[in-house]
Amino acid sequence: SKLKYIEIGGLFPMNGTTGWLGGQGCLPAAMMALEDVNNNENLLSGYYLNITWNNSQCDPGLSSAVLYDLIYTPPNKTLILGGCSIVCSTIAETAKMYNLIVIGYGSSSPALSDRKRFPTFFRTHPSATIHNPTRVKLFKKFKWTRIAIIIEAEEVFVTTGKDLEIKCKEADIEIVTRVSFLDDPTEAVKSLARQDARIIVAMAYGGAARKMMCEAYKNGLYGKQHVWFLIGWYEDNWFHPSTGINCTMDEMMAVVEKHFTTEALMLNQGPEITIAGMTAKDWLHEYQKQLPKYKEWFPHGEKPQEGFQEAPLAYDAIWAVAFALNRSIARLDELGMSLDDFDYEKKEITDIIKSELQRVQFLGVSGDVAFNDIGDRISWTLIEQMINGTYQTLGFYDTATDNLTWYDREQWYISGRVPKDRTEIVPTL
Ligand SMILES: CC1(C)CO[C@@H](CC(=O)O)CN1
Repeated sequence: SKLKYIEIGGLFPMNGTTGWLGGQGCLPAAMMALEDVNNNENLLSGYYLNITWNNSQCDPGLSSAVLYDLIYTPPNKTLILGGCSIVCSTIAETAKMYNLIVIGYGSSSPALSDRKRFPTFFRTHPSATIHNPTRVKLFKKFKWTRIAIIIEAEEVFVTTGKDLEIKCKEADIEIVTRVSFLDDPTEAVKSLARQDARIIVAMAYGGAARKMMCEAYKNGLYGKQHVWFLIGWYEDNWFHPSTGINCTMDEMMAVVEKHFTTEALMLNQGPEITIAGMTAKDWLHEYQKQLPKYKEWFPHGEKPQEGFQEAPLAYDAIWAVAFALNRSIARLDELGMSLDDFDYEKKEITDIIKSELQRVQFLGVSGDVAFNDIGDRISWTLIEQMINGTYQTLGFYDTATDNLTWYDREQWYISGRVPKDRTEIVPTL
């Protein structure tokens, strides 16, 4: 029997000059998921799930044009997949006018949690605020109640920093100072030193973090009396000196030694069989094996990246859509309707798909896939420490259940001596 098509739209940042170009890793993963979904006879039987995608270049202007093209070029799209935060906020604001749901597979901005602005937005990529309950959990574990914050002045870090301050206040943890910088961190780092900051949370992109840590070296903000919390998703050698960094490799190695990192966990760690019919680690091998076959899709011959950790989020996004549409078809059937009736006007169809997305729950390759009541991804975080120049896994944290899995591997300059969060006032006899 002839299969009926369900069309979804997709924007993937494949190349371009700014922002995150994770489309190179996420498009192949989404295609793998489409193949798996369409080969699964228990799901969407009688239907073929198809995607029409275009390159967003992580550019909001281009993405608006791409979105309109997807909307006004038949057949009607049932929903849209989006990547970069800046693209998702642009298209999700517009998409709601067309009763279109947007699923973000690569969007970390806390601003996207605003259900008033983005009532039809869901994401399999956790918000950057996912770091904060983990940070507070560790502050409590090491009995630090005096914290400093330094931020690169980018929207995602400003909003995440505000959320961290709220979480710290709720936990009776004092923010002794919060400083930010646009491009040159010199003054901000000097201010940390003046305030005798000891436990420092830094939010910045990798390049700015490199400059910031070199300044930290020059101000002596490292060693046995200081602990830095950095972001865990930088490229591997982010701290190696480059042009414009006036610190040597040894100085950079000294200043980053023993720092902590937090990041959202994007690959299931356990031996469980995931929705892909294999463990997440086996899926990753399969994914990397399949990457080369997608190379003809890259507009200017870029080669499919192996390094995008977000690929599982795109794979799972397609499965989340498939489960939600599968249940929606059954409910629409009872109403004598079908997905084919969707014409950007029928809000009742969108509401059904939205309520089914809200209920999605499965073990994806990125871990348990479920959305909270504002469409945000619930996920674990990974905690690492730089020990002798390489990152070691210290543990994992599940915010939802306040469950910290800890391996007791953390190391301090004076073994066994956790650094203090302030100068010890030793009472004079
Ligand atoms: C972890 C990271 C690198 C955060 O930025 C995301 C891109 C974005 O939020 O625009 C992709 N994933």
